[in-house]
Amino acid sequence: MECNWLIKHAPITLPAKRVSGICKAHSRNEGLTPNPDVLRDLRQGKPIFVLDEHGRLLVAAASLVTEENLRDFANHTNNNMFMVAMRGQDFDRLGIIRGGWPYVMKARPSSGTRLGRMAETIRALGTLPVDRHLFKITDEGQTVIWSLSYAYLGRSVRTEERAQLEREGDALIREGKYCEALQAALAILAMDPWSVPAIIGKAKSLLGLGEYELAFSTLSAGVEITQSSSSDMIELLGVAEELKTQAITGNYDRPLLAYFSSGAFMTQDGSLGRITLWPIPCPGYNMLLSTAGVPQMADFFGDFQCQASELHGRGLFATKALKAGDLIFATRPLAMEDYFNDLSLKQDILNKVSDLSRVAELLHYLDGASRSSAPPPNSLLVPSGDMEDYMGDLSTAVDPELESRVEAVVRAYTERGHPSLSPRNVLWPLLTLINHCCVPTITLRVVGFTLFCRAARDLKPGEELLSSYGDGPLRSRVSCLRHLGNEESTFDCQCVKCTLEAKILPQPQQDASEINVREVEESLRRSRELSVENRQIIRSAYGFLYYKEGIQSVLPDAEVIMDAVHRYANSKLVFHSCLRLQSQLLRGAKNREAGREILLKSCVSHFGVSLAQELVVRVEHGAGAF
Ligand SMILES: C[S@@+](CC[C@H](N)C(=O)[O-])C[C@H]1O[C@@H](n2cnc3c(N)ncnc32)[C@H](O)[C@@H]1O
Repeated sequence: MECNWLIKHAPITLPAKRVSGICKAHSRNEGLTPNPDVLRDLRQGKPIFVLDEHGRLLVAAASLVTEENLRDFANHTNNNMFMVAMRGQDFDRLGIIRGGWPYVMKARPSSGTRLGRMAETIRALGTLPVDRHLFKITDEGQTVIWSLSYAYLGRSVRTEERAQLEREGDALIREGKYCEALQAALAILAMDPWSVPAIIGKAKSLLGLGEYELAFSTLSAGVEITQSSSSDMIELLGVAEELKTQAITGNYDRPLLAYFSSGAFMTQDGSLGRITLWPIPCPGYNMLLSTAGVPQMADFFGDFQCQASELHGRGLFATKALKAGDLIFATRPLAMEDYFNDLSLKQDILNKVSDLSRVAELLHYLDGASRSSAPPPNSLLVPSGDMEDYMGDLSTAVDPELESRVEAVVRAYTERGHPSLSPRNVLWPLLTLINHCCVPTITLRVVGFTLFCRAARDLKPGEELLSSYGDGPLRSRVSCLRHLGNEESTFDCQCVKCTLEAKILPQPQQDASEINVREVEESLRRSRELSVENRQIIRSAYGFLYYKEGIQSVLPDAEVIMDAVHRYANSKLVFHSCLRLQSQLLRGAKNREAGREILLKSCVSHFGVSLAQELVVRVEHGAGAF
């Protein structure tokens, strides 16, 4: 019969006979096979402790423990644990121990033996704090201090309390209260560090908090120390590994491909595909968020920073040269309205603020009312990796000052936000730092709940990340900017597109619906001095008209128009309205190569290179639709 030596990586078979005179085979576990490794460790004078699966000490090869090691051990462990280990009868309460627990330490204080002296020393040290270190014998036979984060040392397992905490933890994770869920998981682990549900709960909470690395190491250690074949834990380990990789590399090809394969890409009305869509109850706003079917995706923060902008207040800027389609960041919402559970955006923010001190700090910087020009420190934009940050402020009460700041953020977001970019009931903090330009430098897309920001074209280091708050011709853009909220946030855009359009189109105030493609082309013909690029910039504003009126009838070539739309109006709406046309064009293109190139460029700036290639192939072969 094998005895699992829990502090080793692999199970080790213990000898059934007495070892070095201090360990005795338990009567119920007669006949164990001697294991040369263990004997060697013992004979070489290594201190050896065997733990049961609850972290309790079962065996100490005490005659081999030096005084120094003992003090160290005593400093890092707890008196009770040691005494429990010495009381054979207590083991009966411990329940099943993986593979058996054949050795019980025999020691009588004051017996004069080395073991007796050890027991006395421990007693003399009094009650020691429970801590996190135990000796471990490595595979090479060396003694090291093993750090057990939340080892249970000698306390009884409170089954009822644990079960209650497990239920609470599950509910908190479902509600997205990861900080509190983490607390619940840690409380269970303090009782029983080998609790598989608690390890899973802790890992899920950490994943929710964006601490992918920590979640991964929690699960890897969990799988190892529990030697559990729990499929949930192993599956979650795979997820954590993938999220950790995403957060480091920014490669989302796998989940994005799954998203397209699910049919979500074909749908705008929620009726197609197998994705459940969450309609945003906001008039005139048609953004749909997926609530199911989209694999979990990590936050990623690439080469950008927040700094003062010449356009207004703070903005986000590239810190390195970027290629079109490079991912700049991917971010999940800080808070969102739960339409189905009657939870407002403000309440969700407040729920999170009350237990997540860093969020409160971040909100302070996002406070729309103060519009401070001081950029938030970058550390606030990315998870710090330091658990203390999350555990810092656990007060549940929300102070009135904080509440009013939250109020200001919600107002800034819902009233002065830019609905063409963001739904009014989801808060992606980074989005609130992006300034406007009618010729955007980035693309923004939401998949699942994750907002992806990519370079719309090649960017130089230091270029500002700009998105277009409004689409269409000058008039509709101006009106969009005038209706951002209160007067304070209204501004006139001075970009090249606005300037050119105001100059060459005879009636820039004219309603967009009254203009047709021929008039735009006519104006362009009249303005002989315009460069090719400037013509394209103007056309890009009317992309939807070219689309609506049937681009084939228009000169110059449809491909040229689509290229203009792609390069100078790279917004989500334009993307959607034009891609279908581009795919039609591709099939019937005069110049198929050029058509493919334009479609590819459009897709690259929204989805990155490898996924865009895949999408274009699908479109060309009729296997995908926009
Ligand atoms: C989402 S915030 C952008 C971040 C803002 N600069 C800050 O410091 O908080 C949107 C507000 O920034 C200002 N803004 C954005 N783009 C601008 C531009 N091109 N020119 C002037 N003001 C702009 C407007 O007041 C707008 O309501």
